[in-house]
Amino acid sequence: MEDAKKPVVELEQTLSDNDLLWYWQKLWFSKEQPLLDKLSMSAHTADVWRSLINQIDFAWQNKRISSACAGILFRDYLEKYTETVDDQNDGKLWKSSLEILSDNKLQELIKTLSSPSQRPSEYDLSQLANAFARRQILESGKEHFLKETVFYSASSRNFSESLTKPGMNATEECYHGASSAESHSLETHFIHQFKIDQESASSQNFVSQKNNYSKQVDINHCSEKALLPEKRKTVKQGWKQLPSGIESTHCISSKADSLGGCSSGIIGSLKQKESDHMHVEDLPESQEVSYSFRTARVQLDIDNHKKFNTRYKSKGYSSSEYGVSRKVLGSSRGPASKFVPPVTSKSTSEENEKCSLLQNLPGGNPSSVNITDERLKNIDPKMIEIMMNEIMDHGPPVTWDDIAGLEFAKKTIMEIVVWPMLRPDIFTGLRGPPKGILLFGPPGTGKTLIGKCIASQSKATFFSISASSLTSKWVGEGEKLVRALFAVSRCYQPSVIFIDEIDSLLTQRSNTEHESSRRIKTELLVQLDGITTSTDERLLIVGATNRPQELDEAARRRLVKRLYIPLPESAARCHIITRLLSYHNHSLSDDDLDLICQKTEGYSGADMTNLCKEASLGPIRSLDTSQIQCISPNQVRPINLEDFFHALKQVRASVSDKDMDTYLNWNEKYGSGAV
Ligand SMILES: Nc1ncnc2c1ncn2[C@@H]1O[C@H](COP(=O)(O)OP(=O)(O)OP(=O)(O)O)[C@@H](O)[C@H]1O
Ligand SMILES: [Mg+2]
Repeated sequence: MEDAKKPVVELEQTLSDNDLLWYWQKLWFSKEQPLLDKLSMSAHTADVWRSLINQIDFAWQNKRISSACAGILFRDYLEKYTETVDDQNDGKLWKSSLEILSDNKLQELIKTLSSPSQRPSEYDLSQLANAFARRQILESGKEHFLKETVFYSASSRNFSESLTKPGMNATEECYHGASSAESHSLETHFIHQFKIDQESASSQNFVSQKNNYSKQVDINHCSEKALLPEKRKTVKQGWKQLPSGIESTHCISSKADSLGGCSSGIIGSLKQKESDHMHVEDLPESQEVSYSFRTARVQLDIDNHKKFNTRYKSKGYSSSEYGVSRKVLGSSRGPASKFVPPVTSKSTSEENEKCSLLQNLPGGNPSSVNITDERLKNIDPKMIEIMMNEIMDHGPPVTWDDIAGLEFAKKTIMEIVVWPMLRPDIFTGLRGPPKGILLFGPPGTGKTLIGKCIASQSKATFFSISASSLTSKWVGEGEKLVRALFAVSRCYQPSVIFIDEIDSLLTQRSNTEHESSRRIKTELLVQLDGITTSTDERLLIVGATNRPQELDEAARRRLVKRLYIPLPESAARCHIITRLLSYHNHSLSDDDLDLICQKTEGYSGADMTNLCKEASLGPIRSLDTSQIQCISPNQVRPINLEDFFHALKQVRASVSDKDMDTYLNWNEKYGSGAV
């Protein structure tokens, strides 16, 4: 294995940024312009540019080209892309093929690709180039990338040169032009890596079969067995034995490469089968149906599904984040919604550190964010790490049904948080959701519970930070943490930042306040301003407080939607009792429940929970010690009304009438909507 790996690694080391810069420029300036001119529709041309930008992005993100090199290339090609997008000669708005390439269409194109008689059209190629390039970027892992890049880098120069020689099999030239060692490695890879299972091909599936490639260049020394269980060795036909396969693949590789920088895209996508393969190792046996071709979207869904089954359930990625939402001319016209221009400064170990921090994000998928994001460039990696630990992961998911009463607040939050996250395309312009919400009300009424519910239900990335942790745990570094919090949440859009006890951070300014808390406050206000003024960013701040009157007025203004979370009404109190008692044996009738609800006027949700806890201990208290030791749980008598009467003496309402008046007054003055 060492020997087989050596030449490839050596080859990789000889590649400099200049080589790659040369490659990109040569390939694109000298060869593709004439071809682009032939493309009839600006949509196709734009797709080609977009594909190239994706390729550059990929190379840059994976440190194959320096930031400076990427900067030049991005600038040039973004200009071209923008020009094309702005060119309305077609006389109508067009949709990018990225949005319109359905799974069926993709399958169709793949079928065309494997058919000797049909040649894909330029349009097909531009679509494929995009689909594959995007897929490659979205799905590539580090390990996959190394293989990919070594292969791509080795082959690309020969490949591009071979395009100038008419009639030459560019694919073969690409391999045979390499030194014999690399040629051997690459050729073996080529022959073995992806073979088309004839049966599957007839059902329009690509099948990734045994590949020696992983044996040769796999940096992690994955055992072949791990990659390829015996049972997967189905009847297969080698690539070389499929002339039509070679031909059509050559055709699409060379053409699409010309059109969309797709040689790595296509090959990458094929190689992706291998990486799919590895993904699927994690799935239960029953789900190992992954040999069939998967679109990036399907893969994304699977990844999301897997993520939701991990402990960080609150971390979700909206599909819209990946450009699934429809884009039209004139709106967001970046080649990908997450595209960020490169940093032209140093690409240093500090950056690597940040990357690794992000990659270590529990439940996170580092490939789904720009891990070398410009927005993180000034953020202390230590702060990013601390901030990561603040990501909410408290207990089981909370549903809207778990929150008793509060119908108005729930409805408003659905409108502001959940729906816009699910359908950002509808909630635009005037319908754009507010960027800041304040939940205020007496203690124990469910404000934090609502935060948890938003975390579970909104499918946004959820960051939760308690103001006290900013002010006490990280004395003197609070404002750095605030910056880190906002920077990272920007990278993980759509995101919700929940700040509990926000009053302690944003109290009214005074001369006596401590310097560090003043700095935190200023930073937070600046960040809130940034969010409220930006129309593109999908960030939401949810603050919770039981002392709204102490909030700084600048903060109050920024938290535009201020929702009063009142004490639960009788029906809500009843809901809380029945929900909690449903886990226990009890003998309460509806009348008993009504009676308890009457007697608990003024109790908060937390008081009700405490009351039920206290009452549930009644049956246990009626036992003596010897009974407690030997009694089985189902022999414990049911909780009854009497237990509640006892509990009512122990648990009193915690909110005073005076406090209630303060809340009601504040709500009247600054609150949003009726209670
Ligand atoms: N509306 C509600 N429905 C169901 N349970 C509730 C409700 N309100 C409060 N509770 C119960 O009370 C507990 C405390 O609620 P929560 O922490 O959300 O209150 P809070 O409003 O954040 O209080 P504080 O202002 O003191 O932070 C919850 O864990 C839950 O068990
Ligand atoms: Mg709370």
